[in-house]
Amino acid sequence: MTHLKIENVNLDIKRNSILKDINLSLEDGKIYGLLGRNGAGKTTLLSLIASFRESSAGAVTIDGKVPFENDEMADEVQFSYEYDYSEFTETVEEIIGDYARYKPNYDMDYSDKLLKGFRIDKKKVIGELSKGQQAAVNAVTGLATGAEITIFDEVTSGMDAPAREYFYKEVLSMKEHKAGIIILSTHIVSEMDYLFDDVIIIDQGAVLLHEDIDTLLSKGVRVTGSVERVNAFTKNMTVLASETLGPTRSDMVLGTADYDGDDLEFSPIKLQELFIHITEREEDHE
Ligand SMILES: Nc1ncnc2c1ncn2[C@@H]1O[C@H](COP(=O)(O)OP(=O)(O)OP(=O)(O)O)[C@@H](O)[C@H]1O
Repeated sequence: MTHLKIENVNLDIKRNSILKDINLSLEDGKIYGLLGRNGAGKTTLLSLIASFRESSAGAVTIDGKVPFENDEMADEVQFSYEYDYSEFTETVEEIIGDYARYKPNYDMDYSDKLLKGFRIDKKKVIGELSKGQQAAVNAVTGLATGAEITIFDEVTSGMDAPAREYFYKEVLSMKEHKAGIIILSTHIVSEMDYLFDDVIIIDQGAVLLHEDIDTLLSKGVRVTGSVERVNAFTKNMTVLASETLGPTRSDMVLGTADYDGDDLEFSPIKLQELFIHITEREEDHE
């Protein structure tokens, strides 16, 4: 059972505090959605987990051991991120072959199946593939590596909708067939929310929340009805967002649908809506 712990982690770059007192505990068998606005610190945090860099303070441990500069643990974390292959003259097959040589658990049969699924011709020069096709190659190596902790940082960027759907399906299948920790960092929240077991939101270098998705979504509700009825119902509640269309009003509130009448409609809120409103700042409205 893999257990990733991040304890009191800080990271300073050129005297700027990029990550601030991060504490997280991630467990086997779950898909984590890592969300945050541009520049929040997601990639920086993931690069610490992948031992691409060292924290300024605090500790990242996997099953109690520090992976940074620990050769024996080099295969435990797979970090897939957007990569520009445009200068590469090797074929897809050669690039994957080179990659797999350093990954003892790489599943080449599965990798070939994934390439077919993404409609990538492995005999093609990788630098001549489109951006979305290059992204698919990254997704393939991430899925086929067989690491204890697999991180996908915005890997679907550039993929078309069918390719993204195929990727999501394979991520779910990876969770079902292999224990491990999967972390998906994405801005396409509305498309990927159904994949997440837990959601972690980073804001300005700090963890804003870490919760399982059902608990998180149960904290809010959308209330729709006449302007007067909705106003009366949500008067003492925290209203995250509000829309009025003619005589109808719809408020997104923190709270539950505790009401017997039939003049109000209650619907669940979506992760994307919640994410937008909890990471909103006053200057966004200036
Ligand atoms: N090498 C660096 N030198 C200076 N600042 C850096 C460096 N790398 C990252 N930063 C800063 O750290 C902060 C977090 O960057 P990071 O790339 O982790 O954000 P992110 O959440 O992944 O953003 P995005 O969603 O836009 O990819 C940003 O303010 C960025 O400017």
